[in-house]
Order: sequence, then C-alpha cells, then structure tokens
Amino acid sequence: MIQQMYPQVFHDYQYELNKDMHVSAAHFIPHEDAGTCRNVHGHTYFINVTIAGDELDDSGFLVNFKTLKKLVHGQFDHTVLNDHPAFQSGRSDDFPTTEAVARKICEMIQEELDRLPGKPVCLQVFVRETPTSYVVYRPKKVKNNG
Ligand SMILES: Nc1nc2c(c(=O)[nH]1)N=C([C@H](O)[C@H](O)COP(=O)(O)OP(=O)(O)OP(=O)(O)O)CN2
Ligand SMILES: [Zn+2]
Repeated sequence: MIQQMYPQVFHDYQYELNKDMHVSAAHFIPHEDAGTCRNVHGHTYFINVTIAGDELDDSGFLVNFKTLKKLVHGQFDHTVLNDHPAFQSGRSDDFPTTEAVARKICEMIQEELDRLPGKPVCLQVFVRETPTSYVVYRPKKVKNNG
C-alpha cells in the first residue's frame, strides 16, 4: 500500500478522486548537463493523480480507478520511458524528466476524461522519482471566454 501525504488542490468541484500508482521504468536524460542521469538507470515512480468533477457516470464513478491505472501503469510500467512516443520529440521539455512525466500523465488522462459525459478534470499529478525528489504538475485553467 502506498501511504504518502500529497499537496492539496483547492477547487469548487463536489467530487475529488485520487489514485495512487507505482511504475517501474528506466530512463535517461539526453543532455550533457544531466550528469550521471545521462546514463540509463531505473526508478520506481510513485504517482498520485487528482481528478475532480460534479457529475458521476451510470456506474456512480467520476472515472473508474482501473481506467486510470490502465492508462498510466499499463503504458509505462517496465518500459524505457525514452522509447515512448511522448518523449521522442527531441525538445528538452519532452525529455523524460520528472517534470515531463508528470505533465504527460496529466495530458493523457485529460484526453481520456474529455470522452466522459461528466467531463471531469485532472487537477494535479504528483510524481516521486526518488526518495528525495518529486514534482507536482497542475495544468493551467482553460479560460472560458464564452
Ligand atoms: N529537475 C529535475 N532534476 C533532476 C531530474 C529531473 O527529472 N528533474 N532527474 C534526475 C535524475 O534522473 C535522478 O534519477 C534523480 O536525481 P536525484 O534526486 O539527484 O537522485 P539521488 O537519489 O541521487 O538524490 P539524493 O537526494 O542526492 O540521494 C536528476 N535531476
Ligand atoms: Zn532518473
């Protein structure tokens, strides 16, 4: 069981769901400034995603916990992150850093949530790469000019 305190996101939604996952994966950062992280090495990433919304689906779910696990664990566990198309643009903000891993997870999840009738939103993705290093990613709010 993963037990960890996560930073809180303030919002007005009625429901907030959190899913913890862990992913074992290898990566390297292809830049000279990354030092030893330029070499392929592995981590067990501890990931927490925060989803919120006001409407539940016909099952009474905001989004099925299993859908979230399949999306994240299913794609990245026991892989080399650099091999994943999401990290192959060659741009530095797409190198598989903790920052980019958190952002990509948020974007992938939001793409899935956009297909749901209740339109839940991914508010926060927490990624712990090592016992002493983690990143929290929160997408900017989409401005509604309508
Ligand atoms: N801002 C970032 N800095 C670093 C990243 C990153 O993704 N974003 N990644 C790395 C390495 O990949 C490394 O795996 C993690 O580095 P670090 O926290 O320094 O790991 P240590 O276990 O050596 O940490 P100690 O606290 O010194 O034991 C590097 N930087
Ligand atoms: Zn690393």
